Amino acid sequence: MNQRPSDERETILSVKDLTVGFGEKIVLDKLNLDIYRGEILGFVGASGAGKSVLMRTVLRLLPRRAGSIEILGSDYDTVDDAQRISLDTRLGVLFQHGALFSSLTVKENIQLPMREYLDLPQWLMDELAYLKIELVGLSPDAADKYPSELSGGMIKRAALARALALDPDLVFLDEPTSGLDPIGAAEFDDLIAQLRDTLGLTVYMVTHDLDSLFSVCDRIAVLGQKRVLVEGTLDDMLAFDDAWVQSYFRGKRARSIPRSELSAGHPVE
Ligand SMILES: Nc1ncnc2c1ncn2[C@@H]1O[C@H](COP(=O)(O)OP(=O)(O)OP(=O)(O)O)[C@@H](O)[C@H]1O
Repeated sequence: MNQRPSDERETILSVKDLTVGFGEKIVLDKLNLDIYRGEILGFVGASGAGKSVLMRTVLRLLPRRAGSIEILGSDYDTVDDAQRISLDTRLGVLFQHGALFSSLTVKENIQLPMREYLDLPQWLMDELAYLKIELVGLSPDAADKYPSELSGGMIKRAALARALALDPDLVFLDEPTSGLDPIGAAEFDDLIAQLRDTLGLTVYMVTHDLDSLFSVCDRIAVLGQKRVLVEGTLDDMLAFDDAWVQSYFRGKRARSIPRSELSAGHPVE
């Protein structure tokens, strides 16, 4: 993990004192989180902790009770409709399981955000779709296939191509490697790192995949007790005094941590 000092980093997403609930139940309570340009942030937390709720709230798919959300320095609440639409185009999303439209081909799925937000001739949208298909490592003949004709790994790549359709600054990936075999998952992680390096993409990755956390994430944030409990490097996680964090990062499944990541004071149980 390599981190620049926080004062050198541009904040691309800033969530402040965010509170979200359903009826009597408060899921997120005064949560704070910053994401910096060019980083891959791994976001973890127990099942049901509210990781998806946070992502959906930032994407304005769920209402919030309190708090502010700033994207690229603009507060969603104070911008006008045109600016809000412009901010929406700066964000891309890969939902869990891909969420492609089954009745549309890969190319048509990728072109959906273009149709919604841009006014481009069909030939240009076709060219752009093929570019995105190449970018995510799919062969051009995937363009005219339907989701049912694709493998799990190809669906993830096609969904990533759709998330990149509008050249976003920040992409949200909801458990991108779930359902992939270890080789497919490692290849997908490599692709994410490569896109960050070549496009300067910023990535917010909700994941349960310890390999992804250790191999591609620059920073980790843990959701617990309705807020971000701890954020930082793997060493910060290992040093943090919390039962769930300790069992997650030091438990049996954490044996995949490269030995070099563990200092003498941080043995895996
Ligand atoms: N639309 C909704 N209405 C009511 N409750 C909801 C709604 N969406 C989520 N919740 C509740 O909010 C809590 C957090 O859910 P969320 O899906 O964000 O968890 P998660 O951390 O993403 O879990 P997982 O890792 O299992 O996907 C859960 O208790 C869930 O039941």
